Amino acid sequence: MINVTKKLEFDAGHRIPHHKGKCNNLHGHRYILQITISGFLNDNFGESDYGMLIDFSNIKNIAQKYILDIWDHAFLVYEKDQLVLDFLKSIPNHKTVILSNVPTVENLAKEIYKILEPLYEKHFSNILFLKSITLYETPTCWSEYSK
Ligand SMILES: Nc1nc2c(c(=O)[nH]1)N=C([C@H](O)[C@H](O)COP(=O)(O)OP(=O)(O)OP(=O)(O)O)CN2
Ligand SMILES: [Zn+2]
Repeated sequence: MINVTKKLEFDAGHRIPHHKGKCNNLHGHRYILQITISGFLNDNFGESDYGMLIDFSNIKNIAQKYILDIWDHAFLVYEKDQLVLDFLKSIPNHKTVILSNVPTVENLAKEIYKILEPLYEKHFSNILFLKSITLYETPTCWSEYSK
């Protein structure tokens, strides 16, 4: 088995309601998302991805469509954060992602894993699998989720 990791970045706003410190405020991050895929090398000589686990562009295209296009420059809001939900709804066409858990970096990493795992599984026909999602919220704060 071998792993490859693709790194992508997106910007999003959030807040942690009930947090007793500064994270209770509306603020944003440039999130760094690392997607690690595990499996075996393609040993079919002459194929485009010969010698690769998977072409990095294939990892990116799925994450781009199902995470980045939706989450980038959006506000990530907890479904029970009614004050902020009402505010966001009052802004015409605001890009908002409503989450069933508070948008801590742990919950976001888990949510991304939940979204991407079945997509990679389908696309790569069970030969490869999503090993982990690592999400950096700041250069010194991150969470890694794996099953
Ligand atoms: N376990 C968690 N702790 C914190 C989370 C989180 O998601 N999970 N989130 C926050 C804040 O939202 C913020 O993203 C982090 O702020 P902060 O601790 O200030 O991070 P910095 O890298 O800016 O910290 P330095 O002060 O520069 O070390 C808080 N906690
Ligand atoms: Zn934050």
